[in-house]
Amino acid sequence: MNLVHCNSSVQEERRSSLAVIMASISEWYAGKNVLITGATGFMGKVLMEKLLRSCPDVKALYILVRPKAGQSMSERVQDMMMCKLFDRVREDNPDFHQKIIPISSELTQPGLAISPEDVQTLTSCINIVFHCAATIRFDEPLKHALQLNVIATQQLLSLAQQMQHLQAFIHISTAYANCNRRHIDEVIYPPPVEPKKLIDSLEWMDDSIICDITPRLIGDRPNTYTYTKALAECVVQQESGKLNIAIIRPSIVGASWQEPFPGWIDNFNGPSGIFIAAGKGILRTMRASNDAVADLIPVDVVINLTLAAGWYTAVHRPKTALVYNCTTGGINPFHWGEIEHHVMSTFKRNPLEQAFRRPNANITSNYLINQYWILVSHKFPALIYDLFLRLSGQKPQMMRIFNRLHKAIGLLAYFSSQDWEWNSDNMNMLMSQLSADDRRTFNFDVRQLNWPEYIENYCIGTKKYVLNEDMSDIPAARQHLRKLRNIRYTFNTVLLVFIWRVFIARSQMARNIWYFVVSLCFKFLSYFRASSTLTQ
Ligand SMILES: CCCCC/C=C\C/C=C\CCCCCCCC(=O)SCCNC(=O)CCNC(=O)[C@H](O)C(C)(C)COP(=O)(O)OP(=O)(O)OC[C@H]1O[C@@H](n2cnc3c(N)ncnc32)[C@H](O)[C@@H]1OP(=O)(O)O
Ligand SMILES: NC(=O)C1=CN([C@@H]2O[C@H](COP(=O)(O)OP(=O)(O)OC[C@H]3O[C@@H](n4cnc5c(N)ncnc54)[C@H](OP(=O)(O)O)[C@@H]3O)[C@@H](O)[C@H]2O)C=CC1
Repeated sequence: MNLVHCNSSVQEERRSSLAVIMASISEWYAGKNVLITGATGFMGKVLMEKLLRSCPDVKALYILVRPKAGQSMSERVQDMMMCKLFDRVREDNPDFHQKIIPISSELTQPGLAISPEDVQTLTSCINIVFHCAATIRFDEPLKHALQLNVIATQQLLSLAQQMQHLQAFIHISTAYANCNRRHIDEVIYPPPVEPKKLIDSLEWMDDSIICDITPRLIGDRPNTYTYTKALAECVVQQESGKLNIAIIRPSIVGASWQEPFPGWIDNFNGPSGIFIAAGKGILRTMRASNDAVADLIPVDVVINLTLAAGWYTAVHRPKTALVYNCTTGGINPFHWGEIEHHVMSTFKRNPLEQAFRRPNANITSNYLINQYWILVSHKFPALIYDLFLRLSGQKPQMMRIFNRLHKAIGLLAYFSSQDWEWNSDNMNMLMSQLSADDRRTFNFDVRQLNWPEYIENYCIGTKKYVLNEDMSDIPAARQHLRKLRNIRYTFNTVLLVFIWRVFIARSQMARNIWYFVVSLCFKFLSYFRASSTLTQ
């Protein structure tokens, strides 16, 4: 009798684990408590939105939030939920905010500054963690980047170790964590330095000493961001213990492709600021290689893959942490030269308001040519415009804007001037594990991505959601571009006449050329006049 009971309970257990494996992704998230760091950021918001919309039975989203810029934690969360990004979720479930539980946390503080009561709540209920928070600034001082990207990850892992019902821990890294390599596999590479040693050393060091040794430490990586993200991956590996871990490595995360609507973007990071600067006619030249692969990846693709990886990690519990390179270059490549073409074409058809000049940006890999155009197309017009502002009693501002732009493009050029090759076997493997329905709901098949259409929606997204410009103002923006074109023609003509006058006054040869050209023009004019009189 006992044996029969035992057999049937084993069968029951097998059946339920089979049911878990067979469950769709949204069924798996049903009833789950999810912890998200970086929920107020670009990717965190899209992650929350997708979970609430496509996994409507998820139990609760616990989000770690800090007060910021004079706003309390609750005010920030209230504001975030009003955001247009959540319109579709709001339509489906007007009470969706009840599922969002903000937890006060400052990730750079000991214990992540989470209260003991909140620690108790989190350790007793969380089923899955998505760690998105990071500083993504390229100019972040090393100590702060280390504090947030590495030490906070370490502390979060230690909190995760105490969670009694945790089934998966998903860490968001970057495809550029190992950008000092040309070919990047889905493995965690040995760190540039033992993270614990660096943490201990930097603890007692003066900020100025750290600043001095930073270039030596980061070595062949371009900034503290990629350096600390590489260290964070190593920490995840070292401190994972028995947790089921996965690491997602997106490349350059851009506007949404399809969900919740095409073109969603809310920041100036990566290429978005560059697109805007080009659309406003401010950016005319940038160092980038026309033929280098632009490894952009839409944010909804990254989030769909992240949620699918969360499900797979929890259900299949791979023996070692799986790394997912989430990139497009190896599957559906597109190049910076093509991006330039489509960005320019979109902004000419759909101009941004109050452009400084007509959009006309070119990328070049040649240092000297770029410097020449910076002088002629950036600095010279900025100087003239600032002079005009000064003369009209206003504060000059254009040179300051250009200095900031030059700092930004200087930091970004590393990524747009060379190629990398990422292996994406795990992304393909994960796709093959999804049911046909899940593949549709959590689509991360970038083979279907139509680049020209995506770039057009991306640019329009920057106009609508970053700059908050209205599409109905496009006729006025076009009129403004026509005005700018006329100003340019007039300016060029005046400049030409001025230059010739200066030369003519000083050089006999210039005078001769000038009289020759003018007499040629007269001859042509009289020829046309004569021929038109004859035909009458
Ligand atoms: C038309 C031709 C186009 C062809 C395209 C060619 C090339 C594409 C170029 C680049 C692509 C490469 C991208 C590589 C990404 C690598 C992938 C990653 O892993 S992700 C992380 C990406 N991180 C970033 O992108 C962060 C980069 N930004 C920074 O590090 C800093 O913002 C900074 C550039 C150093 C500037 O710092 P600063 O202190 O001076 O300014 P703030 O950040 O405080 O911002 C002040 C103000 O300016 C706005 N802002 C920020 N960046 C830009 C920008 N690039 N252009 C315009 N405006 C920008 C910012 O929002 C602030 O506004 P406000 O004061 O209103 O809040
Ligand atoms: N954007 C991109 O192109 C790419 C991003 N990634 C990775 O994706 C992840 C998300 O990036 P993304 O959403 O773009 O970044 P964002 O800068 O938009 O968001 C960062 C998030 O981290 C939070 N955060 C930062 N500092 C603290 C702190 N001290 N305490 C608490 N929270 C903090 C921010 O909160 P707050 O709002 O309070 O500042 C915000 O929610 C990162 O790990 C990044 O490395 C990888 C590849 C490309």
